[in-house]
Amino acid sequence: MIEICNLSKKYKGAENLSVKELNLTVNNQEIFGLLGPNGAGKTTLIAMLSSLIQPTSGSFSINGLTFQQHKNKLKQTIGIVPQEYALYPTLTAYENLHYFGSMYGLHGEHLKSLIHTHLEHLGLAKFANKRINTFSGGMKRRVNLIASILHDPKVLFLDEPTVGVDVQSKNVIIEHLKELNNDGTTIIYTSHHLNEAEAFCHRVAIIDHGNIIVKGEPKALIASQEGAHNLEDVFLQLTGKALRDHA
Ligand SMILES: Nc1ncnc2c1ncn2[C@@H]1O[C@H](COP(=O)(O)OP(=O)(O)OP(=O)(O)O)[C@@H](O)[C@H]1O
Repeated sequence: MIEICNLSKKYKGAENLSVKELNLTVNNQEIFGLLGPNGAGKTTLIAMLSSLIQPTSGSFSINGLTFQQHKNKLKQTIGIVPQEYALYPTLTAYENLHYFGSMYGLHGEHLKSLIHTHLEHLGLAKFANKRINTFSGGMKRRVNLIASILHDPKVLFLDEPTVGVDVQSKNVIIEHLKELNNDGTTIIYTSHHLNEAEAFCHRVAIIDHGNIIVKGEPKALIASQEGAHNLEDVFLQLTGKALRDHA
């Protein structure tokens, strides 16, 4: 279970809080979607929960573990799929995955067999020995995903895992995430694909200006908004139609 209590983040030099006293509980084995316009605070929230950046105030725990008290155990418990590709372009898919696996203490035949099993599941077996810089966006996203799940995390954070990929890759990624979830993994993901989130998530939260404006099961949220036929209608009704450009 993830328990978030009054979590806030103000970046150095920034005028406003990017995440504002946010409270949320995510249950074990839930697929939870964080949705919101550009700049809403989704990445900042995920980055704090993944211990990539420090909160300004507030606290959170993951399966009872806190960064302050159980740093190493927490690292083994979570997997992180960042928005940017965290891969070495001149290394092969296998070499990249071997590197990331060893960072989690995996080695030898066990690691080798894990890498091959995951590559097979994500349709990449025949590209194991090709360099990442020859891969399409969809292939890189799938390798990015494998790199974060080799150590079998109990909780997986994904920041827009299907951005910029074709429908086929998106389908393989979502199906693989559902399998992981069936096997017990809790999933927290951000996305701008509202149709995808509606079908994929058990619950979602719509975030705007650093805080949750509504949360619940997609069907319940749609039913609760007059005239809404899908999650996109709910999203636009609650966050408005104005553009969120910022520089
Ligand atoms: N390193 C940083 N320094 C200062 N401000 C930042 C930094 N990273 C993000 N911000 C600001 O924090 C706010 C939230 O940004 P964040 O990237 O978390 O939003 P987001 O919901 O993930 O947006 P997107 O959908 O565009 O990825 C924005 O106003 C952004 O400009």
